[in-house]
Amino acid sequence: MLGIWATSCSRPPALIGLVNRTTCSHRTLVFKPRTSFVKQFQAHRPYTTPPTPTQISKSNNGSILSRVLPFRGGPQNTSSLRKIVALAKPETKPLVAAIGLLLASSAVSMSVPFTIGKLIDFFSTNNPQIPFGLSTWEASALLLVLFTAGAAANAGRAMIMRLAGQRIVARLRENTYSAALKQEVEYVERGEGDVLSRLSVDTSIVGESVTQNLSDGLRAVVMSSVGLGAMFYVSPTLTMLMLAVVPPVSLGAVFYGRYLKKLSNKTQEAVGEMTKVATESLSALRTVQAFNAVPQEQQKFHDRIDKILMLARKEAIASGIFFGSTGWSGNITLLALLGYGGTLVSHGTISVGDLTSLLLYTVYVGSGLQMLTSFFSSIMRGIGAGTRVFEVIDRTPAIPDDSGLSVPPDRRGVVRFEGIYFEYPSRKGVEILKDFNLEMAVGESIAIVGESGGGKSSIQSLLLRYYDPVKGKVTFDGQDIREFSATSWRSIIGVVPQDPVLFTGTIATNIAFGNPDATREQIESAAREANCEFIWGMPKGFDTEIGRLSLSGGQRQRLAIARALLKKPVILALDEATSSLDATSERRVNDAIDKILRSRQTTCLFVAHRLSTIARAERIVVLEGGRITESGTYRELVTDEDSRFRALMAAQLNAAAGESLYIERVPEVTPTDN
Ligand SMILES: Nc1ncnc2c1ncn2[C@@H]1O[C@H](COP(=O)(O)OP(=O)(O)OP(=O)(O)O)[C@@H](O)[C@H]1O
Repeated sequence: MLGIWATSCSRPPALIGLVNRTTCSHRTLVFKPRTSFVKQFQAHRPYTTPPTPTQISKSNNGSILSRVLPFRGGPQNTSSLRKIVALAKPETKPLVAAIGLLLASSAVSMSVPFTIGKLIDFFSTNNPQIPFGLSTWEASALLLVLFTAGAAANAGRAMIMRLAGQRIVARLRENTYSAALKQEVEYVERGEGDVLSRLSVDTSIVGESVTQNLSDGLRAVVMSSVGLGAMFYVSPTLTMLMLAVVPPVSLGAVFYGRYLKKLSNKTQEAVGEMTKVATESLSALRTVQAFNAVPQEQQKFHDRIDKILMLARKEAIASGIFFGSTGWSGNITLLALLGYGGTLVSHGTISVGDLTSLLLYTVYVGSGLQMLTSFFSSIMRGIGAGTRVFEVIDRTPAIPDDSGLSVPPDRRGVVRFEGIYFEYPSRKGVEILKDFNLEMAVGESIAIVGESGGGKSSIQSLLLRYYDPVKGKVTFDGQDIREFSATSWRSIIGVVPQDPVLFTGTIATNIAFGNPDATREQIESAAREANCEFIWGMPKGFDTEIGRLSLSGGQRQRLAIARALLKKPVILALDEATSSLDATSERRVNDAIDKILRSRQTTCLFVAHRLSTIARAERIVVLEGGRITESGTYRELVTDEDSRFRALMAAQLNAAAGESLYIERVPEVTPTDN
């Protein structure tokens, strides 16, 4: 009998028309008929800390069994399911309405076999009797009305479910996105594409599993149980004969289900990998094209696609075998039913109409069970996807952004790096900073110099709390900055990154990024301060639409300075602000920096290579071996023949002979000279 659902996919159109919705999607089929749905979730997994799907596939520790077992409950599955169900809560009313419509449409479709059986008996008897004394036309009209109502109920159910599903997906996406934005940068940067795939693909799967599949599942339960009841009513003997095929097919379905769950988790991970590769290449398309790396990137993408295809192939083979065998057993069962049923008809035990009804109900029950298997497999898929989505939503960021004290906006104070030891979480054991100490007085400007890769930008990352030190602390006015909420702490810092990022929007919205309440006056004043005179030359001025890269490097940096200044920051962190500029742009950027320094309102921490920038700072510190080895004014360090600073600068000048120009020019513009 179970095979009939496979048969049902190729059944004649007339028969398909009798079933409201044919579900021939073999891809997701799985069936666990002997274990109730609830029990499966309540059963406990043998391990205490359940791994995520990613961990399951990557772990070498978990037994093969624990990796393959798809659906044995377990805290993680159970809690994922609970969360998925909780997501549907705001949709209770539409879902209840949809279930009502579902029951109505199922009742109509379940009456079809019975009606057909009666019609056959009616037409094959000598003295046809229609119940309630109806004429043939009246009976036909009644059936037409009934079928139309059933179809309308089914259409209503489908619409309501789809809309509810979309609303759930929308909520889930918003929650995932908000949670992702609050994570520490390391988490998102390392798995950027993966987060995107969770945001798009996994959320859809979860949404589907709570609405569409729930609806199909309920329909399946109604179809199978009512169908079976009707079959028992028509002929208990034939029904028992049909049920004989259930145990072997169920066993196959259990193994198939487990295998499918494993494949499904792997496929979702592979899709995540594919998204990651595509995101990385597409966001760096200029570099990809400049290095003629298109074929290389295509190959990378192809490898990921290959992996997905390989998994799909395995799934196709498994489903082919499963559906082939269940289809075969279904057909054999039908034959047996026909053979044995035929003898019962010839002995007059049942009528031809009863046998027809019974066969049709068999098809219904088969379809119902097929939908049930799809339902279980989709729920498992939903749980897998849900686990990945909730992993982001429920993740506590290593650096929470909203818990902690607020920094009063006008508070100024000394910034101290005290005994800092730091290593990147992704590169444990590689110490970037070792006993790093630095004190920055209020309004002081400090330039950090040192060899490339020495850890200069890492100091700024610690200041901005993208990371926390492994040992030691950064304090502001004597207070550990970890006591402040990250949001509040970052609100007093202005940042000019090495490669400023613009967002799609106008120049004004870009300057006011993170500061949406800024007035046009404030925006213009910040732009003026940052020497962004180019904006006034643009046809639409501050309302000019820009994209990610639609300004020159120098313009972007000055715009970034304006953005930072608009915050009226207490601390300003500039990273290689003039590293990629020509002499004219560099002078404009440096002029902007001078204005900030002259105000002595802001404590500035520069990371710089160029002498013209470095020399503007009141103090220069040399970073070597993860700690400060020298500190002094530009004049002090440059005049000390043995200073490391001199050696570093000399090496740089040798590397770029033209830079000597700056050495001569620099002293004229140092703050002490102004
Ligand atoms: N996100 C990261 N994860 C792991 N290692 C990192 C990360 N960022 C930087 N590093 C490593 O930390 C070290 C210090 O990097 P950092 O960017 O702080 O150096 P830097 O002095 O600013 O270099 P440059 O002058 O070339 O910009 C380098 O060895 C770098 O490879």
